[in-house]
Formats: sequence, structure tokens, C-alpha cells
Amino acid sequence: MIQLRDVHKHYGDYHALRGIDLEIKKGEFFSLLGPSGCGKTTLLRTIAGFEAPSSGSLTIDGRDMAGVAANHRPTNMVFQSYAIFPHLSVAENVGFGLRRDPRSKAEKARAVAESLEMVGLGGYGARAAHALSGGQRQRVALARALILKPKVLLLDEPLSALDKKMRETMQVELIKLQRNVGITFILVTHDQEEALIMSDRIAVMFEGNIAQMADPETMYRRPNSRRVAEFIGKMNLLPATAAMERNRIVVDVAGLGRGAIEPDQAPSGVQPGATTVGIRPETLSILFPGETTDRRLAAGTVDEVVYFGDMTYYDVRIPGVEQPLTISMKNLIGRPVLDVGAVTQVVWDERSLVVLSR
Ligand SMILES: Nc1ncnc2c1ncn2[C@@H]1O[C@H](COP(=O)(O)OP(=O)(O)OP(=O)(O)O)[C@@H](O)[C@H]1O
Repeated sequence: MIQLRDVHKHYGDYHALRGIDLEIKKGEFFSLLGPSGCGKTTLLRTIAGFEAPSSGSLTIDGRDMAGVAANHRPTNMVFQSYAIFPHLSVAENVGFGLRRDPRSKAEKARAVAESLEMVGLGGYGARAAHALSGGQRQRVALARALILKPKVLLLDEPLSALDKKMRETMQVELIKLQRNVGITFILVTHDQEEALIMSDRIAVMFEGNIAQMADPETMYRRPNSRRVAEFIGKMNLLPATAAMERNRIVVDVAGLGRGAIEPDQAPSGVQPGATTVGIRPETLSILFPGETTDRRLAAGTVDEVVYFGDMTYYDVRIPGVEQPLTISMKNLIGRPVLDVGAVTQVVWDERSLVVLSR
């Protein structure tokens, strides 16, 4: 539905977008994720028509958007600083975009009520906008965008001003809303958790480039580079050597040992020789007294313990490995929390390794 081909954007000498190729499907919840300054807002604004690409093409529904003004595109944008008008009522805010709509007053009022219903603010129409909470204002901004029935809703960090609890509630509500209305959502966020929770697909951006584009599970389990791996969640990085042995890829991981891996565990390919592998903390575990395993073991010493409610995070030092490995363990009834200095066995599985050669 939305297609970008080799899109570049220059601001004077600064090269903000460096050849973006992107295809977003109808009805998809797509997130642009990356650190501050990577160009995600520029990309969103380019799709919206607030910025013109320096080169490259953008089509929406097969129609070339070159020269098409923002207000003539089938898109609508919801901003971080959801600029609602404080002197108007909630209903007046939501109906603002219908000022020039030829429908009757009663029909417009019905559309406003419907939009408010969609965002969980049914019955709030008469309230003064200035008397709303942050989360409610955000919903008003959403209702105001939805009433225009855009094909694509562009969301620029829409939840970043909300506190954590409210943000989590709104994340779930936004997902439900998107499923109900079926329109394409493109979300800009620097919050990896938010992107993982909400998206059908994510593009991770660094310095004006898309580093990886994938569904959340692939992005998390099979990052294609060290940088993506470290940007999303916590990843243990270990030096390793890779070799091809009878058509199998075998990696020898410092301190852990050798294991054969599948091709999908090396999303950017494998060069024989020195490499880096990643392993997520929750794919490692500690073998507690009385437990057995048929998986691989490595002996180590607990270096650090961080207790975190239902989880405990251990840093375990393993001979031959420079950095302690972080291991997250669910706190279960009867499972002790180890102390710093405890000698332990770390359980690992070659299936959770990912080769991060870049
Ligand atoms: N109008 C502009 N003129 C000059 N440089 C700009 C302009 N807009 C953005 N930039 C630069 O382009 C780069 C990308 O900006 P952009 O706003 O897209 O980043 P971002 O990834 O959205 O970051 P943030 O999360 O901080 O908003 C930044 O280095 C920024 O300074």
C-alpha cells in the first residue's frame, strides 16, 4: 500500500535519510524504531507530506505522492504534543476537521460520537478539553484523526508524554483500535518494548538507514547485527569462531563450547573464522541443586545479583569469557536466590545462539 524506493533526504549537508526502501501493507501496524536522530520522524513526515524527499519515490495505493500536499494525502498524523484546543469542548475538538464537511449537523454529531466511542471516550463530548488527563487528551487527538477516516494513521511518539501505567493501557487500546478499524498504522517510537508489543512489523533505523525490518519475534530472536541486538533488549555477546563442517555451521563459543546452528541463526550469513554470537539472558538458566538437564553446561561464579520482583538477574562469570553472562531466572516457589560468589552451572542451548558477524 505504501511504497518507498531509494528515498533520500538532505538537510543542507546533513544526510538524514540514506536510501530507504520500504513497503507497508494495508492494515499493517508498522513501527519505525531507532535512537534519537536516526531519521524516523523525518521518514514519517516524508510519508505524511510535511517533508519532500530529496530523491527517490513514494507511492500510496499506487499513486505517486510527489507534489501532493499533506492535506491531500490519504494519511493523518497524530503528534506527540497532541495539540488539542483547550478552549473547546471534547466534541468540538474531535469535530474540528469536519468544519468544511457538507454533512448535516446531526450527521457530524453522530460521527463525533462514534469516534469518541472508538477511543473509549463515549459520553465525554461535552467536557472541556482542558479538564482532561494526559491519556484522555491523547485519545481525543486519536479520535480527531480517526473521524477523517484516513487510510493511514501516522503516529509520532504518541504515548511518550504519558506515565508508564497509562502508556501500557494505551498500548493495548491502540492495538485493539487498530484491529477494529483496520486502517494502516505507522508508529514512530524510540521505545523498543513499545515497538515489540504493538507492531506487526518493525523497521530498526540507525543514521538514516534501515538496519533490519522484521516481525517482532524475528527482530528479537534473530537480530541481524550486533547493533540491532543491543538496541532491542539485553543480549550477551561472546567471541566465537565459526566453521562449516559437512554442510553444517558449527560455532565454538568462548567459555561455553561448540554447537551446530541452523542457517536462520545467522541472519546476515556466516564467514568462517572469528565472529560474535549473541545469547539472550532468558535462554540461559542456572541449574539449581536437585535439577538435571540434558542441555549443555558451563561452570561459573555468581558475580552480581539483581532481584526484580518475579525475576532475578544474575551476572555469572565463566572462565574464558571476558564479560560475565547475564541470566534472567523466573522466581518460582522453592527456587532459591543465589548469593554473589556462589559457584553454579549455567545451562545453555545452541538453538538460542545467533551469529552477529557485523
Ligand atoms: N528541518 C531540519 N533541518 C535540519 N536538520 C534536520 C531537520 N529535521 C531533522 N534534522 C536532522 O535530521 C536528523 C534526523 O532527525 P529526526 O527528527 O528524523 O530524528 P528522530 O530519529 O526522529 O529523532 P528523535 O527521536 O530525537 O525525534 C537529526 O540529526 C536532525 O537534527
